[in-house]
Amino acid sequence: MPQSLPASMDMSHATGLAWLRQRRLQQLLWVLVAVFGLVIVMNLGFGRYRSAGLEMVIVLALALAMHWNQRARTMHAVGLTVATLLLGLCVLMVNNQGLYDEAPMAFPALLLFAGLFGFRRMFWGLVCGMLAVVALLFFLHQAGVFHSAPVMPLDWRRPFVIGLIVLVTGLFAWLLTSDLMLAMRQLEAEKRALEASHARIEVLAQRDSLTGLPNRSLARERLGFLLQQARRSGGMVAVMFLDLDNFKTINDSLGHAAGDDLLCQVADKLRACVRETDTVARVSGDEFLILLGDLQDEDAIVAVVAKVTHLLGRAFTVEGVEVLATASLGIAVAPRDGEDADLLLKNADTAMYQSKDAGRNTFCFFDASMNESVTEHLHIASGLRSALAAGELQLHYQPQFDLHSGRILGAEALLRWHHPELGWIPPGKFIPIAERSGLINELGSWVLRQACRDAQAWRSDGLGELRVAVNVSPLQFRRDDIEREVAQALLASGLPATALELELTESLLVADARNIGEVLQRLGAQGVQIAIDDFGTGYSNLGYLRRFSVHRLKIDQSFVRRMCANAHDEGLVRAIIEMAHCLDLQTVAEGVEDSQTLERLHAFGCESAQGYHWSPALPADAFVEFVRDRQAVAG
Ligand SMILES: Nc1nc2c(ncn2[C@@H]2O[C@@H]3COP(=O)(O)O[C@H]4[C@@H](O)[C@H](n5cnc6c(=O)[nH]c(N)nc65)O[C@@H]4COP(=O)(O)O[C@H]3[C@H]2O)c(=O)[nH]1
Repeated sequence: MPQSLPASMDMSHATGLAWLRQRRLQQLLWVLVAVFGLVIVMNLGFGRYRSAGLEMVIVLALALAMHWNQRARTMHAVGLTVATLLLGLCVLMVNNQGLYDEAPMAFPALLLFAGLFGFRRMFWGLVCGMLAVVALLFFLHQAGVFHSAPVMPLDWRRPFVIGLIVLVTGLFAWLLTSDLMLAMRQLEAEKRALEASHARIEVLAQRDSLTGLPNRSLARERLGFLLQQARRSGGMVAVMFLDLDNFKTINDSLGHAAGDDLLCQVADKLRACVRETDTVARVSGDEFLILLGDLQDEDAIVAVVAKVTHLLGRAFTVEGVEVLATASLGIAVAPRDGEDADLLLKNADTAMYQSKDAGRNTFCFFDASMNESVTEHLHIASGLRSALAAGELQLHYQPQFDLHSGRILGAEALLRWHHPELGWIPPGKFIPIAERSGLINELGSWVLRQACRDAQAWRSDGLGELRVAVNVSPLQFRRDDIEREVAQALLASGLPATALELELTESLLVADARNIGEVLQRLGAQGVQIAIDDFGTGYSNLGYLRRFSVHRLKIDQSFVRRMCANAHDEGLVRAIIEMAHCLDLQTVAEGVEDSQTLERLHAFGCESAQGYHWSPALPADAFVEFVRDRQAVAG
């Protein structure tokens, strides 16, 4: 009976088909043996011994064919069966009623058999053989040599034999069509599987597997299409390059699963910012692309930028921790900034780096002058590598004051770089480049060692027990050996740990919730002071202040500088000071530029401050002079 191939059999498609043919042939040979057996019994019963003898020979030949088939000599078995049956049928015809005999009715079944199991030449040979036999018998009949005549009386044997022939033919036809149907179903299933795997390959090739967003290649293709459309309609196309500001910190500290979760949340938010017809793509780790087509003016671009910055400005909850994932955006607009997809992508990328340099969490439209800034960026990156060895880096010190006594408490160490061609380069420009290139670790270690050496020298020179505050980049702090570096810098300089303050950013503490607490605890236990720099600029969740052992908050200069002119900023500064006191923390105000601000800070209870009101950051020897002068005046 027709059936599918055994699922358990581990066989190739070709082996499976051969197995099916062999099995089918065996089944049909059994059927033929049974049919001829019946006919033999019938003929013996009617005393037709000659016919019965012939049929026995046929059965013997079929048995041999079965034997060969079992030994996998299928073609031999098929050839023997076809020859035996054709010969047998011919002899039966000659023996009985010639062309009136029922034997030729079995010809179609024999043809089906040969078509199913034989090969082309065998099939057509059989057709020719059958036609030749029919023609020969006809001519012999005409010539009077052999007489074909319906000599047998019509009794039950005739319909019985005809019935048997019909049954065998029907069985052949049914098996053939069933096998064909099975093969077609298998082909259909294979076609569907092939289509599905093609679709999967296409998705893999064109989609980002994490977020499901289009990847760079699909985005580029779509950009090409949008540009073509814009050329025809005269509209504009905007390419926005978006890079998350703080992703590496979050990914490294909360783990990759959290990083993935954040990326998916960001992808969802970005999708919500644009129309169905616009494209949001993820082009690499934390870089996304937004393509806006069919624009008539730049207002639509600004509206999308506003939406993006608004949505990303809200905190994300990742693994129960609230983190900020602000982004820097660069925008290039076609046709103004180029009409070629690659050029627009490059220009949007350049504009994005400009946003990063401008302090992050902002956006920039591409401007041709930015290409110069890219060149400068590369110049700085290459120069920074040799700057340390060439002695081009220096530490300047900005004094910090006790607001109650007016005494100098110490200084903040601020890095300065005098480039041989570009002159003084502000740290806001080269620190981000050092962070991106990994050089920050080397620079940071040098700053730490140099600041400790200078601070110890002040003590040795009799300037008093001044402390030094050192900025530590989040990347530098996340290295495993920050504690060892601090310990070595203190040991090498002889500076007491209590005279060293590390200034950390809020972002580090918010994102690095996991092991940072223990590191701060151990540093604190040695006596090292911890201050949070630029406090108030980023994070709404201040829970980390209770978790970590922090000593001071440095109120960001943007609030301090405006506090006399802006009631909101004044309120904020006051609130920060009060909150710090509630948490047993001290405050340092940055950016004090006038006495009015100083008085208000004093009135609010702020403990210490620094700013141009007293002095900018000074070279080390000028700082020593400054302290001596102040101490001489104070008597
Ligand atoms: N308008 C105004 N500005 C004032 C006033 N008083 C101080 N400043 C400036 O404000 C910045 C304060 O440093 P910061 O917030 O730690 O911000 C620093 C710090 O984040 C980073 N930086 C500087 N040195 C280092 C360093 O050695 N390591 C690391 N990781 N970062 C550093 O560069 C940033 C910028 O440093 P600077 O350009 O030196 O700029 C300094 C300082 O010169 C004032 O009254 N008014």
